[in-house]
Amino acid sequence: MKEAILACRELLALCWRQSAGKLVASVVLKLGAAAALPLSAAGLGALTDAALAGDSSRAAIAGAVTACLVIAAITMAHFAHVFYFELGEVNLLTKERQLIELANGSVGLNHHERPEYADKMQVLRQEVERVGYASMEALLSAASTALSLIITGVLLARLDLLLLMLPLTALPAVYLGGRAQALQAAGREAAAEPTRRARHLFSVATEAGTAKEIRTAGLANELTFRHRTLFESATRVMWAAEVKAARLRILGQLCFAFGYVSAILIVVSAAAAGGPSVGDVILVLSVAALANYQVTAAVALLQDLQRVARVLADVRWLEHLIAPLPAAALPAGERPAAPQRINHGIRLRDVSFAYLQTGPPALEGVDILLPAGSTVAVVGENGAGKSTIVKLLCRFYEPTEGVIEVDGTDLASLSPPEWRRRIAGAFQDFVRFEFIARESVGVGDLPRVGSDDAVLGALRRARSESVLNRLEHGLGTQLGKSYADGAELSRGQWQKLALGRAMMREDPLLLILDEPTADLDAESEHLLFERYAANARRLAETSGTITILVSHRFSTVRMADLILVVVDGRVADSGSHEELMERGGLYADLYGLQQRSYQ
Ligand SMILES: Nc1ncnc2c1ncn2[C@@H]1O[C@H](COP(=O)(O)OP(=O)(O)OP(=O)(O)O)[C@@H](O)[C@H]1O
Repeated sequence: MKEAILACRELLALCWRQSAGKLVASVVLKLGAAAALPLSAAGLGALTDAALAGDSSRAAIAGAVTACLVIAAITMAHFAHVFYFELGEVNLLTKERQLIELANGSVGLNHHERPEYADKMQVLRQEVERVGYASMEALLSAASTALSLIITGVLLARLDLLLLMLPLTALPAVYLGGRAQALQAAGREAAAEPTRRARHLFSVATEAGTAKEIRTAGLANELTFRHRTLFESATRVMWAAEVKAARLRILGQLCFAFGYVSAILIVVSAAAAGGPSVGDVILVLSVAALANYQVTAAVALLQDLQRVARVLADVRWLEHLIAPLPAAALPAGERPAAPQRINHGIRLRDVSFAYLQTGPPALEGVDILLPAGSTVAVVGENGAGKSTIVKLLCRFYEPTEGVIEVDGTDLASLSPPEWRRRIAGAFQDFVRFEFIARESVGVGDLPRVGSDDAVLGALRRARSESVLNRLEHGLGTQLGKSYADGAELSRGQWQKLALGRAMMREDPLLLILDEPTADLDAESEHLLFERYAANARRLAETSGTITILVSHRFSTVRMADLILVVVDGRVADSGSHEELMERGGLYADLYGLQQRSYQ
């Protein structure tokens, strides 16, 4: 209940900020409609008494007033809808924007590792729509139902104070309805994990990109089985919660039904004893039926409000979870800006890192200098820790131990957004932005997103111009399946656009190439890196740019100035290709192995 009240306050404050006028108009119209309905029952009673007394003019007035009240009850609610519909949509937009900001606005990515974050996000993705139009409907209907109940109470109390008990018999229904709602919410949360996993399997099993592997491995039945098992386990949890909730609701409604029958018996027996008039009996019959509707509506509305309240509470929970890294808390003016150029290099001093505090370390005691202007290749087996080094350099995570210094300045003390503005990167798991081709590349450097020259230059540096030949309207072609006329690209073509995006920033301090060419053949990758290397040499002179290349292809890796050999989270060896070959360690073994396999 407290949560629902807090939610109402938050919704009203949101709407007030958007448009106080629309909020006031919605409230006035909705309350007007709510008052008109029970008053029309009183009008009906008066009309009956006047007609039975043969007073035609009083009957005519009562009839006209009743008709006006009924028309007002029907129409005012519709007009209110026009005003609050828009308020609700903007509320939804505000909350969705807040969720996007929460998912992406934090300095680091730590929250993505936490299962409770994934569970809350899963629930929020399904439930956030409740903050839209439905929340306004619930909020205003709750207010109007409350007013309607009060008027009903006054009309009943006029006849017999005992009749006031009628709305009170609704209280168990309201209370039990709230309990039922909490049970359902707990059920949804408990079912979130299997639901999320089932959805993942569903998308894996239905996406075009996965079809080949699923067929060759004969996985269709296995995926269907696993999907069904997960879904059934989620449904079992939900079903148990639904059954318990339904029992509570039925109990509540039975309490009210008892009150309703009692109220009618009281009035009819009093009328039989010469008490209330026939009009009064009609009034009670109408408002008692209305009270039944009002109570049912109130229970449903309270449930709706509680669901909205839960969404808002979950958003607040996320806000607390995604606490910024310490440096982000410093006022902008007190943070050292990212340097204009790197003169000496980036030093990792005894850096260790674990994704989860209790988990095994992904990096341990990494101590290495990445010299200014150099191209550094990082090699190692799957899971060795190569991408983790990259993530720490980008400040997606903070080292658990040790420090990363840029020309002697602790990276943690630099402004993260400013540091990121000086990074350009292409990653193995690149994004397919379904924008116009120009923008899909141009967003790599937002200030120049619309510049054809900048985009074409970036595509040239990424050796990706050929993608344009396949696009009907060149840079102006809409990309992606979300649009009826959108051009769909192959994975490799999407990857080339992502490479172009990485090349948009012309003077980064750090150029990250984390297996961005996994879908290209070895020769294409080699040619591409020759072009990168030329670009890197130019950047090295102007900005001292350090290029970090993660790759499993030794023919490319050998071009780097410095090669780091990562084994189980440690830098086991480092040096140039020639030095490492001469030492004859793991690198030489792996290089020899790959050379032989290509012969
Ligand atoms: N987001 C994450 N949460 C928890 N553990 C992670 C996460 N990402 C990576 N790890 C773990 O950290 C270790 C290092 O992973 P990393 O991605 O750095 O390896 P990699 O050398 O880049 O591997 P690959 O060549 O397969 O890309 C692995 O044991 C991996 O399981």
